[in-house]
Amino acid sequence: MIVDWPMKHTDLLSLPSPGELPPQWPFIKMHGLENYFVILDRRDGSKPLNNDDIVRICSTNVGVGGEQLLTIERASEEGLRAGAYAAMRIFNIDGKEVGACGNATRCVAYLLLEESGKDEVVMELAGGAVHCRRAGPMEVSVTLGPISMDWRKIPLSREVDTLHLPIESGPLSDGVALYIGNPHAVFFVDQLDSVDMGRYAPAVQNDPLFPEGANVGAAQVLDGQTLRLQVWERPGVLTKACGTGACVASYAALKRGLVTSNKIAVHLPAGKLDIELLDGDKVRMTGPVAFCCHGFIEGGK
Ligand SMILES: N[C@H](CCC[C@H](N)C(=O)O)C(=O)O
Repeated sequence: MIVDWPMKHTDLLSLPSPGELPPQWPFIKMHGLENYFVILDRRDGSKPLNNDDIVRICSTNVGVGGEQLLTIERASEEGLRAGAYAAMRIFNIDGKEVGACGNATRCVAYLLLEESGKDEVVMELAGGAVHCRRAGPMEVSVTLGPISMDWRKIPLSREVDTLHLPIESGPLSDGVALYIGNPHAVFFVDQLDSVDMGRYAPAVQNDPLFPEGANVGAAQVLDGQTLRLQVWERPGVLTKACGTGACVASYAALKRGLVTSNKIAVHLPAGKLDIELLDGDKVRMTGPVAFCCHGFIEGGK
């Protein structure tokens, strides 16, 4: 059952299951610049989702349809000590858990801000604390990172110069490898519109240099504080926007001397993200969130 928006959204995630068999899980579907997420509240301690559940829920044919599945979890002891209101976990459509997603972080942050009634909350993510705050009626700022270019952290399979990667695929060459909770490769190109990401990015994503794969960005520098960007994401999706991709592309552009400001506007196919590179290799990303629908999805067996 899927119900269209609008409805009051603060309490939706905790709606009780209608009690039919099989069990039904309430979900909310949101998007951040057309990067679509199915969100489940698991703070009641319900059993972890299995791989089949995630694949099914993200499927457009038999599930809700989304580019990732997000779960809201209770914060750990350590997270609580860091002031976390709740934790988030992120799963790709193949069921694999990943350590970061910028657009997802804004969407879940919005729900936590609404639920808590606060203007700022801390979210626990992959053992770190993400600071989230309202930046407008449907705009959220989140602080991600630190970004690392250490080959072991990304990870790469061998030591290389991460500012000038020794791999290429068509127009994608001389890239930069970075980690922001997940692995990225960023390539600067002269004309983004002429780059066929579906054709060239998978070879980079699956290059043996990246034992865990990589999200692959192609960025065009428009001026000293503006980029255009497209990102081919693991496990093989060309998304309309990638928040972590925008953060690492901005960081890479500054490291390569291609931009002059630490405040960079990144234009993605679905719109703009404002990126601010902060001390300690942290980064603040500001951008919109939006609701799609909510409803109940068949629970796990
Ligand atoms: N769309 C996300 C990134 C998801 C990355 C995920 N596909 C991975 O495998 O690391 C973002 O807004 O940052």
